[in-house]
Amino acid sequence: MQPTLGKILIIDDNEDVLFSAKMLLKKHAQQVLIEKDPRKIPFLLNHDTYDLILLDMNFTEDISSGNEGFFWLKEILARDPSAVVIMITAFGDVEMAVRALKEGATDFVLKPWQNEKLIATLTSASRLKSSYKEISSLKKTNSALASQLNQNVDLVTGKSPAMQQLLHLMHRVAKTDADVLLLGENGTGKEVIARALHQESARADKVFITVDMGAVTETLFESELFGHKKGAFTDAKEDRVGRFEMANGGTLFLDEIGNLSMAMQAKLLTVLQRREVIRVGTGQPIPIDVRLICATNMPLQQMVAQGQFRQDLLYRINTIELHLPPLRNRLEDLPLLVEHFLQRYAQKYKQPAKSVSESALDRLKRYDWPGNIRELEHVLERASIISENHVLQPQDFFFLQVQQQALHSNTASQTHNLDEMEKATVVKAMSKYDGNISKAAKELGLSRASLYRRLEKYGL
Ligand SMILES: Nc1ncnc2c1ncn2[C@@H]1O[C@H](COP(=O)(O)OP(=O)(O)OP(=O)(O)O)[C@@H](O)[C@H]1O
Repeated sequence: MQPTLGKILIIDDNEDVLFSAKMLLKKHAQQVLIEKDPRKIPFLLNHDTYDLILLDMNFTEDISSGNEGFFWLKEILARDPSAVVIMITAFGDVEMAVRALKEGATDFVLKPWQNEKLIATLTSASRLKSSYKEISSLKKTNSALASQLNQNVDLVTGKSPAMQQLLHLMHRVAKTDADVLLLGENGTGKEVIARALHQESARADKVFITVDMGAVTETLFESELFGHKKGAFTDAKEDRVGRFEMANGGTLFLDEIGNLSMAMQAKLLTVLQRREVIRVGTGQPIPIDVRLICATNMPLQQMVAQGQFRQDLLYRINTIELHLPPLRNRLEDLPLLVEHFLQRYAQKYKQPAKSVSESALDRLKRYDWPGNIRELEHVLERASIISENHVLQPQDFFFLQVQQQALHSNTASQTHNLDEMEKATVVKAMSKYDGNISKAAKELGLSRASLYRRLEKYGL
């Protein structure tokens, strides 16, 4: 038989007990250590770890107060709060055994024990120990992942009045735990600001979980956000933790909140009001403590007036509204952003950092930037790769709008080259929806991520 009980330490001043326990348990455990003198406990714990500890309640013969047992139980738990201690008590000491459980013992066995019963008690205690270990390692992984996820805020601010005002408000709001709604065009940096808010908050060492509401389908909405129980519906092969639960203690970022159907809005509102979720297929409410940050490029007030967005949901999520300025309204920040991104691409492509000439900067300033900072990144990345100039010139930049204009007047639709046709279709969809990624992706039958990949592929 495979030993399942790990390493066991038995402490009892009765040598017969130690001997018979060792004989029985050595078949089931990886290792059994015995000790007659409880004063050795600190030494033993300092020098090794044990999966299970069997501890006698009454050490001195004829004294049955159990005080010494309680004393050593406390000592063990003080050194290792996750220790699994099973008390050995004499028949008739059930009250003391109950007190021991209250003080942190995992279980107790009565002397003289029945062998099967002792093994059964130790087996379930051992399982408990494994789950303690698993929980503790998951907690460590969780906090390591949280700090990894939180690392990458690369916020370039600049001195423009629009940005200064935003940052001032952001710093004030970050610490408050208030729910925040971020409004602004595509690519203005809503997600970057959401991450910065999280990092400045008291929840910074907890997770930041993002959900792209534009990509969540009506059918999977509840399962994705609230989780489900195995078997709750045909495809529910395993239990699933929803995004709200994942974000518990941390920040939940709901991007593209304006894309939710009325039915999904109602479900979301209920959860936000009750501050608890119920996994699909269970009736069990789970309390939720998240800081909520929502974002959209859609005019929510206008959508409320047109009956497309619930007013009560808007009031629930917009305790604080932050407006992100479009790039064309903060052109003062352009040189700083350009320098930042050129350095980033120099590192990425392992080349000396490029700079821009006065006239090139002037050209960048005269452009409208419908795709905002995301578009600026792409324009600069493309120029960094393609241009051989160390100092970039106006002709090194290609812009989406200029291509759109060309598209309207030209021959792209005549081509039979598949890539050209795909590129033209993508540009057309982006132009139709004023650069709104979610809408363009929907029209094209793509996910947002696939559309981003194509925009990148064609340098759009
Ligand atoms: N202040 C900033 N500093 C550095 N990079 C930025 C800044 N703002 C935005 N970016 C970059 O621009 C790109 C778009 O930013 P982000 O995804 O935050 O925008 P968004 O407004 O959430 O866009 P969408 O509405 O399309 O989801 C990202 O690659 C991001 O790193």
